[in-house]
Amino acid sequence: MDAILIKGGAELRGRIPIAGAKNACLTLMPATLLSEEPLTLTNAPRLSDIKTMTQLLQSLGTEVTALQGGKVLALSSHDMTSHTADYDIVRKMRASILVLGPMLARDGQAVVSLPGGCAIGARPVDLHLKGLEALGAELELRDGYVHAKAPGGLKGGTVDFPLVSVGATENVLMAATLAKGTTVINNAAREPEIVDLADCLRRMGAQIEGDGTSTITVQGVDRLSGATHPVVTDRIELGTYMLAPAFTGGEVELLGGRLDLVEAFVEKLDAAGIDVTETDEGLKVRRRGDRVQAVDVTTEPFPGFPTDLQAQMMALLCTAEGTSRLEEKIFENRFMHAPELQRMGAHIEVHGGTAVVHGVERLRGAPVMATDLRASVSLILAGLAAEGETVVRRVYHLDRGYEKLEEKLAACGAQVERIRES
Ligand SMILES: CC(=O)N[C@H]1[C@@H](OP(=O)(O)OP(=O)(O)OC[C@H]2O[C@@H](n3ccc(=O)[nH]c3=O)[C@H](O)[C@@H]2O)O[C@H](CO)[C@@H](O)[C@@H]1O
Ligand SMILES: C=C(OP(=O)(O)O)C(=O)O
Repeated sequence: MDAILIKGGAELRGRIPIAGAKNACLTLMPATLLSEEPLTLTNAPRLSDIKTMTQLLQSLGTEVTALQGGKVLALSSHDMTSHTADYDIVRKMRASILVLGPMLARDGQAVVSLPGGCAIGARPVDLHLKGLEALGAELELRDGYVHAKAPGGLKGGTVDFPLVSVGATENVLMAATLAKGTTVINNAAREPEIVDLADCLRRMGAQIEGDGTSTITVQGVDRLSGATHPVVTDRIELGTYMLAPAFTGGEVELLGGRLDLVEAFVEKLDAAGIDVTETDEGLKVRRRGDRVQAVDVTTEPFPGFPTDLQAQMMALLCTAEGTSRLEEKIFENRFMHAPELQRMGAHIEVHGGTAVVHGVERLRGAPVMATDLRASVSLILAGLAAEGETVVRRVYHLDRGYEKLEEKLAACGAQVERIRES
């Protein structure tokens, strides 16, 4: 099995290109199901999650052609041969639930396996289902599958989400584009990936207003056409690499980085003693002093501090001067990186959804392993600053969300390589 070996201590200097967003691409791909005409996505990231979504769409009859080494995805859902998203694919990736709304809107039928819980929390899909019911879908849960029907087609309605959900907002937004009449989504998610999806749907002919705010209004249309759409920059990959020089010293430029994608994160970096400046090609980051300062962080829906950067920020704060408090408000079990960081010499106390991190002067390399995507990258970042060697195992988590991570870091001087262990 692959592992990542890091020899800590090297200062980082150089430029890192940021890819298209995994979480945007995973919702843009199912949007192809809304139209019989081709959808082309440019700036797609090369990741295992994208391969999983490709397999899922292919199992429904979508033709998917990867061009330019996978940077461009040409999708055609002209002929759908199945309306069943099978457990064997859905269990690999929760975002599979995003085919439900589009299939239902297009053909009035869909059978989708329930995704089940995962390492970071239970992650139910009740809000997806309630949202689609508000558009007239008839749903039945049987044998671990959602059996959905809308015999006369979906009808516009008002959806009041009791809490902010990115995925539920995406599912309902896609479904509403082909529903009869007007849909209003209240307490909608405001993430840049939602705005990117709405932009793509508008290119396909959808009538959508208010994306990026808490109220999205959709006027249903009879059909959507084909389109070409560039996937928005990955703000989580961006934030992850912005942290690298904060761990090691040096200066790194993130090509394609945009401040508006990471404002709340940059505020915390500033408080921790990290400078971020805009350049012609992106963002440049460097640490002001020898050590970062402790800061308190609470994760929130966008525009708040993203939960998908919490693990990486915790790893940084392990070496800060002072004590930091991190509150995880989105997922109930997203501190699995804490015990692994402790194996590297970190001093962390976890009480429910709060972690108290007492900064230490230096981490020490160790064999570690992680149970989810962002936890694994937090251990790699920690390894960059640690004394000695760190081996991060279960790299398949990492490959879900970071393309060419070793190459990107090594190009800036990091000593990091992929190794094969028996
Ligand atoms: C593929 C993708 O885009 N994944 C992102 C998406 O996940 P995802 O869309 O799954 O996350 P949600 O925004 O839906 O989850 C937010 C919270 O709502 C809860 N919830 C959600 C749906 C539901 O029907 N019922 C319910 O209770 C969840 O358990 C969680 O506690 O947004 C998360 C929050 O920014 C990110 O961490 C993920 O990286
Ligand atoms: C939690 C994440 O992804 P997913 O929702 O696909 O599990 C993530 O990208 O950090």
